[in-house]
Amino acid sequence: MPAGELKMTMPTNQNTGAPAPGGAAGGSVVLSAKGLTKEFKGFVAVKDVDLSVREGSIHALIGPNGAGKTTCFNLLTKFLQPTRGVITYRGQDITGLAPAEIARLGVVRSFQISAVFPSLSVLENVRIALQRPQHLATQFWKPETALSVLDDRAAGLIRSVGLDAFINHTAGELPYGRKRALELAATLALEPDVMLLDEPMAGMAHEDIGHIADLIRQAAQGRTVIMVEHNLHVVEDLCDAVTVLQRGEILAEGDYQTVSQDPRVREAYMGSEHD
Ligand SMILES: Nc1ncnc2c1ncn2[C@@H]1O[C@H](COP(=O)(O)OP(=O)(O)OP(=O)(O)O)[C@@H](O)[C@H]1O
Repeated sequence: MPAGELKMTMPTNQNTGAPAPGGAAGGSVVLSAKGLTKEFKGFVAVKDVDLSVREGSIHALIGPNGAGKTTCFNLLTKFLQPTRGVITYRGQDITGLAPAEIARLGVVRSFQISAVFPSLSVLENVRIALQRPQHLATQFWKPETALSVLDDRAAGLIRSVGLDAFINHTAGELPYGRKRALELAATLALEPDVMLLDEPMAGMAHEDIGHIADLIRQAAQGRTVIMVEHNLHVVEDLCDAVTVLQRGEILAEGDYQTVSQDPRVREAYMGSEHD
């Protein structure tokens, strides 16, 4: 959506129906970055970013193309190591940890198609997620009854993302939107405390967007969500807090209404097609 079309309506928190920003903004900081910087051979893609993500919020990272959103996201999920800066999760310095280590702590990244095994069924995919090391690896060695407990849990997760009718379908055969719902179920199986979503609506057909937004809203209950998202309608609808990046630096922060009215944000989006 071009800058001139940044909407100015007050978003509501769909979980509660109440005005969005107040509640989450009052929560304690669960994930934070201080002075986060990433240089690629001298090019500064992310520069001195200070970020505070509040408990229970859905926090969006937005900005025009090349702003540094993906780099920032990869730093927070530890897929990239920062050149400088510190990342803290619940007071613990996680800057030097690997993605699998932060996942064990409860900081889990989702929406990577590769995370789903295409030749396995929906049920098998979710069951594998439930058996991951940070979880229940020992269940492999337990009697059949323990595995059926896993099946029950897997079925519950599959139901929660609306995939009951597809439970025995091969993941690779699922339509794109359903695959993303499966990824969400597999991620939820890890019981994330902080869930990081990389452009959850990317490639999504228009009619699927509302459905996935509903699933994210539902999945966000009782946890914190950080998402990079290009679709500003989705950001307005879902997110309590928004950080706007431009050329690697924070340009503005606040609820959607505040940042969408900020002249600097409008200018930054000028000429960028963000739909
Ligand atoms: N591995 C890399 N090596 C060199 N430059 C990089 C690398 N990754 C990103 N960049 C540069 O860093 C800047 C920020 O890129 P990034 O992908 O983080 O932006 P973005 O906001 O996610 O953009 P988009 O909305 O287009 O996905 C860009 O100028 C990009 O070319």
